Amino acid sequence: MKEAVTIRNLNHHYPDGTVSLEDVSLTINEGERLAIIGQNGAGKTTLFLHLNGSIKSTEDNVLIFGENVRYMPIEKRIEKVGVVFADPDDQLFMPTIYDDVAFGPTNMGLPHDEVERRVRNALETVGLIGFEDRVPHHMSYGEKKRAALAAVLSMEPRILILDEPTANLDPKNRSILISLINRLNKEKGITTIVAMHDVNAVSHLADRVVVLNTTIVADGDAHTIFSDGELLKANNLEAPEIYKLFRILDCYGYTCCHQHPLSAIDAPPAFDASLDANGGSIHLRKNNSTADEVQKVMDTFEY
Ligand SMILES: Nc1ncnc2c1ncn2[C@@H]1O[C@H](COP(=O)(O)OP(=O)(O)OP(=O)(O)O)[C@@H](O)[C@H]1O
Repeated sequence: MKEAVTIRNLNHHYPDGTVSLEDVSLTINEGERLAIIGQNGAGKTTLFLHLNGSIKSTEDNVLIFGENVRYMPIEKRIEKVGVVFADPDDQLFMPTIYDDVAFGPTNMGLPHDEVERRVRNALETVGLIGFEDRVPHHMSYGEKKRAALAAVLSMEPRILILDEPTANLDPKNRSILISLINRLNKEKGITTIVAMHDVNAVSHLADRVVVLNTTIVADGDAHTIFSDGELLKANNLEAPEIYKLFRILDCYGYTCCHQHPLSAIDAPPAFDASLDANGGSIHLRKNNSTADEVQKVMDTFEY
């Protein structure tokens, strides 16, 4: 399997002396779905800026598909690595959505027909055909998030980095974006890397989770990471609600299946727990339990 990203012993100090990355080594294979989680200031954005070459390491230790990113010309970098910022207003700066999505391919020097084809494809992928002439400021936040993604997809990157892709979205738009990112990974083989504080969405977007706190403190599957309460606490992270529910059910002596959180609960006798497939919510319904029993569980549940 090809290595999409290879980082070896990367350090980053900002000019004011702030150490943002320390001895970070990470390999991401082509086609992987990876999440990077970490508290504010953990170095996620700095790491992403190294990956798209906006910040250049002084050593040959950041490789994209085996090539040193610091020597890659910008046209090549943007077709390898696309970064979607957390706030779409940081990304949409042209008078219309068409102009925003065409900006990248135009600057890559592509012929007009190819630019048009890419804009159409990107807008179609994110479900924004018909929005070509819209002014970004006149669109909803959810639409702007998708437009910002289209502006990156039109460069047809092989690696897609998304900073906080689900932040500030309502459940429907959150679900649309999650499906979209997964489709890009599955159907187009794009390597997807997400950074998120929305831990409930992590297992829907990643098979592998890296905990960053200036350096990499853990790297594993979502279940291993989210089951480790001490690791989460030490890094100022919280567990997804489903894991909190597991803990509560464990306390009540119920057996939980730990293979996959969403195929989770082994028929607890007192409750019928139904889990939203998009991971956002957990519904505990009263079954044959008494009102007191239900209340006791709900009281223990930490939101
Ligand atoms: N231009 C800069 N100059 C000096 N320090 C910076 C600069 N940019 C970021 N930092 C510092 O580097 C550290 C890492 O910041 P970074 O933005 O990479 O973290 P992050 O994990 O993306 O945070 P958040 O989750 O809040 O977005 C922080 O201590 C931050 O204050």
